Amino acid sequence: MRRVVAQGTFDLIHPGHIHYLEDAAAMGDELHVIVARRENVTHKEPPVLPNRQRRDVVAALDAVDKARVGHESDIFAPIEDIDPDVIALGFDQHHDDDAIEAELAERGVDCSVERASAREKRYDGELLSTGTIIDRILEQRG
Ligand SMILES: Cc1cc2nc3c(=O)[nH]c(=O)nc-3n(C[C@H](O)[C@H](O)[C@H](O)COP(=O)(O)O)c2cc1C
Ligand SMILES: Nc1ncnc2c1ncn2[C@@H]1O[C@H](COP(=O)(O)OP(=O)(O)OP(=O)(O)O)[C@@H](O)[C@H]1O
Repeated sequence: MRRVVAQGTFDLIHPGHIHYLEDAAAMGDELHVIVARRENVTHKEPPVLPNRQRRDVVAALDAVDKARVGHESDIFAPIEDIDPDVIALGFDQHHDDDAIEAELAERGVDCSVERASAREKRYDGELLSTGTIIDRILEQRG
């Protein structure tokens, strides 16, 4: 049983998220998803939807076996608990692959770090990021 971990904010689900999670699921047999806590999303606008709602929507997706809200302060605590074979980073995630691998080795987790691919637009007007969906809402309803 190869366990894979994917993670992210997953505010307002769109086809880019589905692509990422399907790509990650294809790297193993069981996909676990860690949903970032609102207070830990500091590199962009924090999510609109609450932690538990984002987790519940992700957990309902076909590609996902289990989803959980992440740890408050130690992002490697859920990883130690899940003990995955692969961590699948998103194509545009700012995390440093080498730094993650070093921390995994330090904690004795035998796990590789891979990058998922990007989904490109399939038709005009397709919105493939939460940020662009929110911009569209503000344009049309703001
Ligand atoms: C291996 C790994 C484990 C993570 N675990 C947690 C966690 O337990 N709690 C949390 O709040 N964020 C966690 N994160 C961080 C969030 O997923 C991070 O904010 C993420 O990059 C969300 O940004 P994005 O949606 O823009 O990709 C983890 C990230 C990585 C790479
Ligand atoms: N178009 C896409 N193709 C492939 N993966 C994607 C795409 N959009 C998002 N992802 C992946 O989904 C995961 C969660 O992303 P996140 O929730 O930050 O979504 P986002 O829509 O990119 O958000 P924002 O617009 O706020 O940056 C990340 O790993 C990210 O790489």
